[in-house]
Amino acid sequence: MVGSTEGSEEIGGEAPVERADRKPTAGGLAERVKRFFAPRPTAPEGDDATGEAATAEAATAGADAADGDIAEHGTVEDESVVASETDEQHDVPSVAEQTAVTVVLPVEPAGHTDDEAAPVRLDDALPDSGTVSVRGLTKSFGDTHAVDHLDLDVHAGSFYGIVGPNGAGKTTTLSMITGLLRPDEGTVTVNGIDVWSDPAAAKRTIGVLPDRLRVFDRLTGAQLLYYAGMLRGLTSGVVRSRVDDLATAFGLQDAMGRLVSDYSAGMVKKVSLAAAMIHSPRVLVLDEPFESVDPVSAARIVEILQSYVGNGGTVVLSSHSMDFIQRVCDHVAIIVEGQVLAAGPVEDVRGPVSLEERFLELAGGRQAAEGMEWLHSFSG
Ligand SMILES: Nc1ncnc2c1ncn2[C@@H]1O[C@H](COP(=O)(O)OP(=O)(O)OP(=O)(O)O)[C@@H](O)[C@H]1O
Repeated sequence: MVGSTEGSEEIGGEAPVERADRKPTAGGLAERVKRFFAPRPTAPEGDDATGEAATAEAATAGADAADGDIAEHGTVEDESVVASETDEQHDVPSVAEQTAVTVVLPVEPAGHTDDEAAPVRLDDALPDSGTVSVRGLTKSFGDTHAVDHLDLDVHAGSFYGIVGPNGAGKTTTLSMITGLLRPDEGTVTVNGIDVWSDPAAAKRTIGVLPDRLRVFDRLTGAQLLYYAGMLRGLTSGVVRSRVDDLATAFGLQDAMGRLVSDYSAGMVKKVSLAAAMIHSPRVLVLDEPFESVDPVSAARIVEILQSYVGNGGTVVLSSHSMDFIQRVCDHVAIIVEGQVLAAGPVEDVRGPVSLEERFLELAGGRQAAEGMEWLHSFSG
């Protein structure tokens, strides 16, 4: 019964078949996305589920999740990972405690019944600190200096791309920015909150798509999104409506009743991205959001993110696609060997050449494939 389709109809809203005829049109999608991210009125007390009732439902979902084999996903990487804080401080179901699984989302306190999930306003941020401000961030793994005194400033309303070669330190940096990995040195503030002094408060304002996804994949897509919304303290009614909107926006309507473990890699990415957005955070931090995602879905996601930024949200993402960064992002940082070699508006960073050329220049240029002549011997 763990994560069954039957369960999804109780926990995740409507049966998927009822959504099948609601495929978005281009204009319709933009409008729905705009509505989704627009400020909403406070939900009245005693909405169709109180915070307690909603939490109880989340507990059911959590118990179902814990009842399966999700423990196989691994252990919490860092003591600061959100799951343990969630259970301790906000009295939501202790899935992580029972299963030692990393919850991929920062949390909103349970019992927070407002439709507006993130209490921090953009104008609460220090005017000169930016929405995300990183100073001297450093992390080593043994002898590997993954991030080396890195500075970064991302201002509100930016669509900020981070690029760098494999192993440059992008994921390590984003993990420290989102409170998932403790730095050796340095500071990170998000919306004016010091992430490592007050991680719970900072995480409430952030939506995260981590690189190494660990999701509760014995839940259906609908259950996973519902659970993510419950963890954020949204009411049951709000979550149901947002799950529906997100399923439509990400083209996952027909998959909502299926186990996430049966999803393709791209579908897992999309449902995880939807989970990162469900509480309408002020900042979205996305590690390679387009990896494994098909071009049609990628275009749809870009549209969603552009609308989000257009309505005042901030996106920080890593990508290996120079074309994407050049086309969509307004700012970019090139990270090499744990340090920022260039950062600023895309036009300034690339100068008279393409971003790809600039990147190759900074990241070591084109190297001839010397010593590989054996590959052309075609001995087999
Ligand atoms: N948990 C870890 N233990 C040991 N080394 C690690 C760990 N995480 C990252 N590293 C190392 O830190 C360096 C930076 O890794 P990171 O994943 O941040 O790079 P990246 O820029 O995201 O790379 P990619 O583009 O390939 O995803 C690499 O040398 C990597 O091997």
